[in-house]
Amino acid sequence: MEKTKAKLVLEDGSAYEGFSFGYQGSSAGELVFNTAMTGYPESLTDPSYKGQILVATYPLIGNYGIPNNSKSDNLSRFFESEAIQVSGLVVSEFSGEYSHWNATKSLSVWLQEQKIPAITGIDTRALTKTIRENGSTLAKIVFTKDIAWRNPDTEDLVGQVSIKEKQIYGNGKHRIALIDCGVKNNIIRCLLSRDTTVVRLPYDYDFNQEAWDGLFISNGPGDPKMNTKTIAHLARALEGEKPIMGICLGTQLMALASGANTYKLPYGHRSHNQPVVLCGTDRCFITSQNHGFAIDRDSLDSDWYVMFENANDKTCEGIKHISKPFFAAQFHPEASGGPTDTEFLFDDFIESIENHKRNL
Ligand SMILES: NC(=O)CC[C@H](N)C(=O)O
Repeated sequence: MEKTKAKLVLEDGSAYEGFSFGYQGSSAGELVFNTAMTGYPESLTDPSYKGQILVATYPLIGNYGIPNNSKSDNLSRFFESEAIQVSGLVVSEFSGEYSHWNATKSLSVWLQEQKIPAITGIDTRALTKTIRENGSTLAKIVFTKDIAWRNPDTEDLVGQVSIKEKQIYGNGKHRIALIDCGVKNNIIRCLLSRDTTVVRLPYDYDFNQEAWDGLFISNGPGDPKMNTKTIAHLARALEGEKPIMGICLGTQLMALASGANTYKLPYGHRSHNQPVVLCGTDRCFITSQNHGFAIDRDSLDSDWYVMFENANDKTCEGIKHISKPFFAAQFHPEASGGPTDTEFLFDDFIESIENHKRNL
């Protein structure tokens, strides 16, 4: 294959030259890095990355190819959503040769099919150091024609990735209203494997009019403060007593609905090895993370406390209500990819639903 040159340009004017291995069209977004060693099919299809250009710091990407798109329970088995969600991919060395039991195509072919540009031959470690020192930056992958910058934090990204109409999965005994802000499939899989019926609802739908035993607020892209409608609906649900769980964006929305504040981290947490401590204990879990915003822990009202804390930078990694069955994790207990050490939080959610039903 003939090599086509492409350039990664940062907001400060610096440029990194490399070669295209995806779709040959320019693209812009926020540049973020993930230090995970595996899981590129999952990361690339995670809707939380909408509007972002992803830098993989692991030096070789592509060597296990892309899995097939078979379905189970109406959900893709190996992807986190139905499409590649990133605006672009940046790697050090792309491997077009692949080998894996369920690989059906190369990463390059998949990116081209979905019109997502990708660039290889970049010193991703130097690039990551720049992001860590200077903070997150806008960037663009440019071919011959230059394009405008894109700041995803100013867009209604959740509206772009949320389901358009209600969809029901499974037939279990606990009815979960799932607010889809850009949900990863593995959250639905984790709920379904615990005897639930999942009612997946659009992000702006007033779930207070639905019948549910437990409410779940999903992960999703962008600045949490953009989601004023969902926050207003959630504030009403928080007046009730029924169990509520949130993950990542869902956690931030729960905090905002309770009156707390969120802020943008300098460069975020994106990896499979973020250590979080269960506050008040010596227990530390290794977690999968993908977020650029965090809850301002000092802004939490006295009805809430910090449940988990990041052992690296002490930021808030989860919140819990002092008396009602409401809690949320900033990290990803469903992993996919990453360690599954905290999947027990889904069991805690189901247990709180069972307790609530028992006390009715
Ligand atoms: N994975 C997520 O839900 C990310 C939440 C939010 N968009 C952030 O970057 O902080």
